This record gives sequence, structure tokens and C-alpha cells, in this order.
Amino acid sequence: MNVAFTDGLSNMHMRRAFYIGRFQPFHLGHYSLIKDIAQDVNEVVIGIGSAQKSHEPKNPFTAGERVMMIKHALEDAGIKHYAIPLEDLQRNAVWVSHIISMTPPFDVVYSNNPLVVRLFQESGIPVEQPPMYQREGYSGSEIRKRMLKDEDWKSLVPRAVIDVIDEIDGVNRLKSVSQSDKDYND
Ligand SMILES: Nc1ncnc2c1ncn2[C@@H]1O[C@H](COP(=O)(O)OP(=O)(O)OP(=O)(O)O)[C@@H](O)[C@H]1O
Ligand SMILES: NC(=O)c1ccc[n+]([C@@H]2O[C@H](COP(=O)(O)O)[C@@H](O)[C@H]2O)c1
Repeated sequence: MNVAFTDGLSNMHMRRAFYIGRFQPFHLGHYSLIKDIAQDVNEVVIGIGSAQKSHEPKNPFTAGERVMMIKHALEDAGIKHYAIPLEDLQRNAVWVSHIISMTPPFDVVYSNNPLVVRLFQESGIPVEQPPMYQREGYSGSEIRKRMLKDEDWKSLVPRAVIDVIDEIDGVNRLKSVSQSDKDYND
């Protein structure tokens, strides 16, 4: 006897969106945008870009640390997601295939990065270009600058991200790698 497979997924198309950033660190601009995206789809596939990079002034945190930031921030909000670290490739022309080979299937891409938008559009995948939230403060560069100057950065990130950065002593790491970078380049 054939038993029908009725796990609730078989007849239903789950709509998924793909959203990529470096998340150095994950901030309230990313968080607000992901909350909006989650209104339009069942699940959000989050690409953690430049996954191979860490311990640099522009990229202080490892892929695993960025996974922690996103998981804890989004589980507090109950958003269904997969955060997948994705290394950069030397070849833009095959980058979309690389992304597709590493992620759960998705139907639409959300991005404001012109190269990301172009590469996905050229592959025939629909792209949404959402507006930015409070870009003056909600930006990775601004947050890293404030960390280096001991200015307020905690108001720009979800609570869970503060806990992760404290746990890994992230501000001192950023200061130390920025100093070494300066010494190296002087
Ligand atoms: N304030 C924001 N509101 C909405 N989207 C944002 C905001 N800041 C960044 N994004 C989007 O998030 C994606 C990933 O951005 P990324 O992780 O590089 O953040 P960033 O703040 O731009 O970082 P950095 O300043 O370090 O380059 C991009 O598509 C970017 O347009
Ligand atoms: N060829 C490639 O490896 C390639 C192409 C386009 C974007 N990316 C990555 O996608 C991410 C885009 O995020 P940002 O919008 O934060 O720049 C970055 O990590 C970037 O390096 C990589």
C-alpha cells in the first residue's frame, strides 16, 4: 500500500527570499529590513558574504561569530531563516551559480548592492531593491568607527549582537587589528 507523504510541505511551495551582506557587524538596518522581507515570504535565506574574512579593520568578525549574531537576533524575533556563510570567488560571472549551489532554493533576492543586483538580474532571478533604514547610523562602517573611538555603538545593533561582541571581546579585537593594519601600512 502506498502511503501518501503528508508532512505539510509536499503540496505547498515555500517562498524564500535571499539576502546577502557582510554583517560586520549585524545591525538594526539589516534587522529592520529582514523583518520586512519576512512579511513577504515564508523563510529568509541569509548569505554571510566574504565568509573567509576576519580579523581585519573592515571585517573584524569570523563567519561563525556572524552566524551567532544573526541566529540570536532573529530567534528573539521569531523569524524563520537560514544563515549560510559564503566565501568570495575571483569570478563574478559564476558567482550566482556558486550562491545557488550553497543555499536552500529561493525565489527572489533583496539587495541594494549594485553588483549583486546586476549579477542576479542577469541570471533571470527577480530582485527587489528595498529602501535603506537610517543609513547615517545603521551602517557597519559607522559602527566600527564608533567602536574604535569608544563612542556609542550599542544603540545601533540588536541586543543579542551586543552580547556576542562582548563574549568574543570584539571591540578590543577590532582595535588591535586596526592598529596592526596601521603599523603595517605606515
Ligand atoms: N541601514 C540599512 N537599511 C537597510 N539595508 C541596509 C542598511 N545598511 C545596509 N543595508 C543593506 O544590507 C546589505 C548588506 O550590507 P553590509 O553588511 O555590507 O552592511 P553595511 O552597513 O553596508 O556595511 P559596511 O559599512 O561595513 O560596508 C546591503 O544590501 C546593504 O544595502
Ligand atoms: N565574486 C564574488 O565573490 C562576489 C560578487 C558579488 C558580491 N559578493 C559578496 O557579496 C557580499 C555583498 O554584501 P555587501 O552588500 O555588504 O557588499 C560581499 O560579501 C561581497 O564580497 C561577492
